[in-house]
Amino acid sequence: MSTLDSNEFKREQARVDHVISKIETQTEHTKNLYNQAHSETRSVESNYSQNAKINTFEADDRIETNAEVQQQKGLVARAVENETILKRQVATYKRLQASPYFGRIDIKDPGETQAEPLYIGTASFADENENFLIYDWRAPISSIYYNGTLGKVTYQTPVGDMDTELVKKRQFSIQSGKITNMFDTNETVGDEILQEVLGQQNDTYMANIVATIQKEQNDIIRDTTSDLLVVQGVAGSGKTSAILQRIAFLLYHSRKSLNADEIVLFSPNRLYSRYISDVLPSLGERNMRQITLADFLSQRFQGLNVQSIFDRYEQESLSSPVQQALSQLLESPTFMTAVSDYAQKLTPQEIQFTDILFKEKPFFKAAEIRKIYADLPNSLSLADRFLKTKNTLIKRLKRRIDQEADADWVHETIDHLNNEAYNDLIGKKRLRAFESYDDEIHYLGRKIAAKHFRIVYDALYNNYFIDIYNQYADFLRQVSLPDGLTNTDWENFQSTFQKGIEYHKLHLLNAAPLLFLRDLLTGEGRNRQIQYIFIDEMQDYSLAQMIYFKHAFPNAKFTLLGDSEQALFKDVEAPQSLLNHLKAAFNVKRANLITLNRSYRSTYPITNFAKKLLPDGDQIQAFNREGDLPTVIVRDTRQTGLETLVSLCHKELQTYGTVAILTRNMKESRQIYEAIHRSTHANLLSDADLALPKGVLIMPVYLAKGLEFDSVIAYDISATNYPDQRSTGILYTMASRAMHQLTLLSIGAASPLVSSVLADQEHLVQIE
Ligand SMILES: Nc1ncnc2c1ncn2[C@@H]1O[C@H](COP(=O)(O)OP(=O)(O)OP(=O)(O)O)[C@@H](O)[C@H]1O
Repeated sequence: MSTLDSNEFKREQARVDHVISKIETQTEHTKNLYNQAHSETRSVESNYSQNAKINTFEADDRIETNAEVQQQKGLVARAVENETILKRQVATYKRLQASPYFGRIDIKDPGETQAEPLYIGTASFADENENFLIYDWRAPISSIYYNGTLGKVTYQTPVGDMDTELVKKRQFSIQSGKITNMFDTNETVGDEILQEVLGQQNDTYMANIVATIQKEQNDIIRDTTSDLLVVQGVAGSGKTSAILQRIAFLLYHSRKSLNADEIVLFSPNRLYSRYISDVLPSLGERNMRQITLADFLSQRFQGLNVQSIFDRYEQESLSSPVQQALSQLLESPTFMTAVSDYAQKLTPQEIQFTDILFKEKPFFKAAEIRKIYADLPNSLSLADRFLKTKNTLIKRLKRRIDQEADADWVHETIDHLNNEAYNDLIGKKRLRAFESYDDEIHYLGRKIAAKHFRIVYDALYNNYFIDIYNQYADFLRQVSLPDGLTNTDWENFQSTFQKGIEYHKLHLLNAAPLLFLRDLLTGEGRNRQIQYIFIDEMQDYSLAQMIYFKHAFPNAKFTLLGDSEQALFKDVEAPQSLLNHLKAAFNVKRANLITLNRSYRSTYPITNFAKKLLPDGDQIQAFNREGDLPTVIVRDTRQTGLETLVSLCHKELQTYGTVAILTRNMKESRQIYEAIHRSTHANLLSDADLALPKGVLIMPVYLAKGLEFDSVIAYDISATNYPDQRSTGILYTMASRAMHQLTLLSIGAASPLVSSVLADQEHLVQIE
């Protein structure tokens, strides 16, 4: 890396000034276009609403009006689209004006004598003669900036691989139009600028990393071929960053065929969803859809309270051998296969059809439903057979509605309708559209009868004619047990399931197999529109859940990212074996595994300490950024511990914007909050929170997943809280949330996991 002379600096600054002035001119021009487009949209819209109003009273005019309305609608949509594009362009220019680019590559194509400089920024920008003054970081040629060291390089384009020679690579920091830092480098992206970026304080929400993407991260971002991309990356290695830049990349590359709504990211919690929500807009892209597992499951189990990962963690963070054996069984792919085998073999007699009730009496009896099902050919798939049964039931209901339409009570109801209610019931469209009065009365009668039986229709629509919980209970009864589970354990588990259902509760372990069984029987629950699924913190999901996702999103490509060392419940799994398991579970051909071992978030001393907590932490490479050693403080009583905590908060706040106190569970967080919030203005965060304030934040460790803070205080890392190696993942997660400062506070003797680091490697921490 070389520092550049002042002439070179001036030349580059002059170019920055030139580009910015071009952007300014272009911004003005685009703003004018935008204003024009805006008034055009307004006028088309007002035209549309007038046109839509006219002529709908006379039946003959309806068809013509309809065509006209469609045409107007099209005009409005196009005008709005045009306006949106211009608005987005203005926003892009605004971004570029402050910092037009961050990189420059000089390339010499074969046969050329002179190298050509190309500048790379967050979006492309061309002058009036179509000269590209800035290339988008996602353009094919830009990959050289991230991948290549100087010399011969190859890059991929839509028309095949291209060769060129990279003769110079330069990095810039540009703020408010001024170059603040500038380096030539031979490396992928040099450490100097990265040091600067990482040394800054956390500004609450995550920022994009496009200026400093590292080579392995770039491989994740630009992978367009894998059906299953698995990333095992140590804490702070940029997994979450890679997801977001990857989404921006995919959106750019498939502009025509991929839309942000067709991408779903499973987030570990809602705070995280907010934490990352600025990254894509900062790159000029719309955010993908985000959902937490808890929200996904509660949408699919309306009316049931499904245990969340957090509830589960609170309830069984130190789980018993039986609980572990149960998890192993229910979370395994074999369990899901067992569900599928069970469903395929079900005879009509075995399916748990149930009466559909109307006014507490059977409207359709289970036996009638079963007969419909049994009379359908065996050769039909489960789902088709179910659908045909449902359609037959709906047909029978309609017949019943038809009969009921002429019942005396219905006629009486019609007689009592006032004019307004009468007209409302017929609806504007059909007013005066009937051939005879009898037809009109029959039509009204059907509407009244349909309303009367609505509850039956809803029950059919929602598939309530199968008791899916009984069906699942039946499945559980015939499961063959692995070693480690006795019949009594299993019976207890089954009766807990049954009792849970009575109280509208469902254990998380049952969620995936139960949904799978329901979908297999009903053929519902699949979303074929989604093209990409991303799962962050995948170590907190079971293989059974992953298999369900694959089933629920059959056309999606999957990107799974995680760190098995940060698992809340599971043992660490070697990356290759994880990939093999996932590949088998997903049943895909093109699977790719990328491992990230370099950790960027924390200072060198913090990462060094955190990795020593792990039995196999040696693979983790700490990024070389200076900082204080982590501090371990032991206090004898809770009272003195809390006093220390308060003074620590005050001290840390003098230097840092955010200080997070991480605890083992919510109860502990609440207790601390009660004790210190008056003197520290601390905020207690829960899963319901959607924003991250600055200052002192108190939260249980599982809510801090995926997040980072300037200074972290791990509260009460005592042997009582973290007695043995089952807590390794949790302590490691806590320590690795810290960017600049880490303090571990213990009430009474520290956890043996921490003490053993101190015993061997005292130089890694400061003891107070
Ligand atoms: N190439 C990079 N350039 C600049 N900053 C980076 C880069 N890679 C990662 N970082 C920074 O490192 C920190 C950690 O990144 P990120 O949260 O994406 O890691 P992670 O692997 O998801 O972490 P964890 O598993 O611990 O939650 C973030 O502040 C991110 O901005």
